[in-house]
Amino acid sequence: MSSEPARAGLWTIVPAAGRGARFGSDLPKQYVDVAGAPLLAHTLRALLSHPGVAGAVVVLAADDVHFPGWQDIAGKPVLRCEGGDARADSVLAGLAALPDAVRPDDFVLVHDAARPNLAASDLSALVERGRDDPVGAILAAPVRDTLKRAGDDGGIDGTEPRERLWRALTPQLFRRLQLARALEAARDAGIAVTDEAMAMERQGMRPLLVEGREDNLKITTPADLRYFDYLLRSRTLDMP
Ligand SMILES: Nc1ccn([C@@H]2O[C@H](COP(=O)(O)OP(=O)(O)OP(=O)(O)O)[C@@H](O)[C@H]2O)c(=O)n1
Ligand SMILES: C[C@](O)(CO)[C@H](O)COP(=O)(O)O
Repeated sequence: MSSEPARAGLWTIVPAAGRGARFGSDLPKQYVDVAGAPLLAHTLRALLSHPGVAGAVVVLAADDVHFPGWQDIAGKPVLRCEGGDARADSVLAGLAALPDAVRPDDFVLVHDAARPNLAASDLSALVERGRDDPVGAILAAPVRDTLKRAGDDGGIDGTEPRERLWRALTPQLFRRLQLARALEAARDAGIAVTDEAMAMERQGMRPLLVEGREDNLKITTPADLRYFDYLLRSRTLDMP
């Protein structure tokens, strides 16, 4: 009889400790109502309704008074912890708050609270392909627009080559201890990483890019929220 605890399944960390400065509302954007539920509820439901996901750790601001106190969503446990000043600090706190049954070499997902429109098919593709990768994987979308570099006067300084450029999305899938060590190394070096993959890249690792849907948008501004609301209503109307 093994004394080892049962495997924990795939847990996800949801950084939700941001201030939403670019959104510009008094209420943190993760709590703004969309179609009758806070944005964070849509994100957690998209994650936890997936059969491959076991639970979530939601990372909250120390002064968050809005979290509704959910303890489970879609029948899966929802834990919470306190985040930090930067997204990477919040992710590190989330990693530390995972259940002990999540082993150091177990894969975990990190997914922005601000990305509510995650498709189950994208999540499945990320996990299926990422789990076979020695490092891990991220959802991403190839750049399809021409990219311009702006001058201080608002004019165009030049056009950037877009070949092989991708926009990083989330979730991002990495092993618990490897990711924690990479984030700690970046922090200790004073490097502000904007996603988990950047911390892994700094360690010389090359996470796999898994193409994801363009509508896995990050709610940054009110216009993004209006787009998400449209997508929800279109889904209800069964529009493509
Ligand atoms: N210290 C921080 C900063 C951000 N986040 C989370 O990281 C995700 C992506 O960050 P972003 O979209 O930039 O959210 P905010 O930082 O809130 O937005 P802003 O930069 O406009 O203030 C969000 O779910 C946000 O809540 C976090 O958990 N902890
Ligand atoms: C993690 C991320 O969503 C990948 O594109 C992005 O880097 C988050 O950036 P933000 O400025 O913290 O929103």
